[in-house]
Amino acid sequence: MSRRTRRGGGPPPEQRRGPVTARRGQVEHSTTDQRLLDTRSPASFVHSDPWRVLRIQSEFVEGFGLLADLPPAVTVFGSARVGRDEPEYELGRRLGAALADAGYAVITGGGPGTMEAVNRGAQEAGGLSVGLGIELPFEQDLNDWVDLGVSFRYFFVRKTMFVKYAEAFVIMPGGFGTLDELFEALTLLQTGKVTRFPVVLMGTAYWSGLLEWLRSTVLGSARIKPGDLDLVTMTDDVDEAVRLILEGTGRAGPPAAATSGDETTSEVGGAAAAGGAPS
Ligand SMILES: CC(C)=CCNc1ncnc2c1ncn2[C@@H]1O[C@H](COP(=O)(O)O)[C@@H](O)[C@H]1O
Repeated sequence: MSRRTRRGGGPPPEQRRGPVTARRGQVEHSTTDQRLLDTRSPASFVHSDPWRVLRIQSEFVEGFGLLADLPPAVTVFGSARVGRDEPEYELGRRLGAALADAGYAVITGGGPGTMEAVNRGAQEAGGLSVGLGIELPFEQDLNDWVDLGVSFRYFFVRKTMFVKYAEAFVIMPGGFGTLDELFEALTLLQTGKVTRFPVVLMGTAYWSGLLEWLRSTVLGSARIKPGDLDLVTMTDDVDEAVRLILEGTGRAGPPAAATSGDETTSEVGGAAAAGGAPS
């Protein structure tokens, strides 16, 4: 900030603040630093939308910063309400292991149930196990088998990460959260926002009814076009799911292995093992 004052008949008082020129009554008598450091303003601004935009931005920056170096990854969705003694938990565990064996890092929502099973399978098979958690109204920790985790305040920021850092989705049986994730993926594919992105439904008994309804009612009343139903494939077999992903992404062979922090060669896993995030 520079300031000139009028002497006699000279120029009017003037102040430069960066690109701004202020004259006469617009001249401020404190510096920007003084106003930042000397005053305490009411804290209510942290609940205003402009401030929220900064918080949203910082979630994107944190997420992009942490995940940018992730090796080829597959995101798996599924119910938060599956118990450890249920067959579906075992299926999730086997799927996590099969994806890790194929060289993929595995991303989940970092929560309990199927998410935990998939992280657990990947982690136990020596793969890179990633959890993108979400702040919920009740206490919610990342499950114990997440080796690299970020927790988000905003669902929509987290959903961007699921798509941006994976090359395929596997959708296991689930409720509203899982259905939301399935239909978001299908909408992104249908509208060409993502391409070459396999979506595999695990569990024919669970998903057949939905696919049949999509065919008879939704396609039947021309609300989608016939090819739209080809955007998704259904199987019960974890090896088949991995094969569909490798083929659907155009990979001739498996991706370069994504290993966990213990024996990792990847920067992301190394940062996780060291307890820090790449900057
Ligand atoms: C026991 C309970 C409700 C825990 C909630 N804890 C959660 N933690 C992390 N992600 C979640 C959670 N609930 C829902 N989600 C998101 O929604 C999906 C599961 O929702 P749902 O159970 O199908 O509808 C997951 O793939 C995940 O991305």
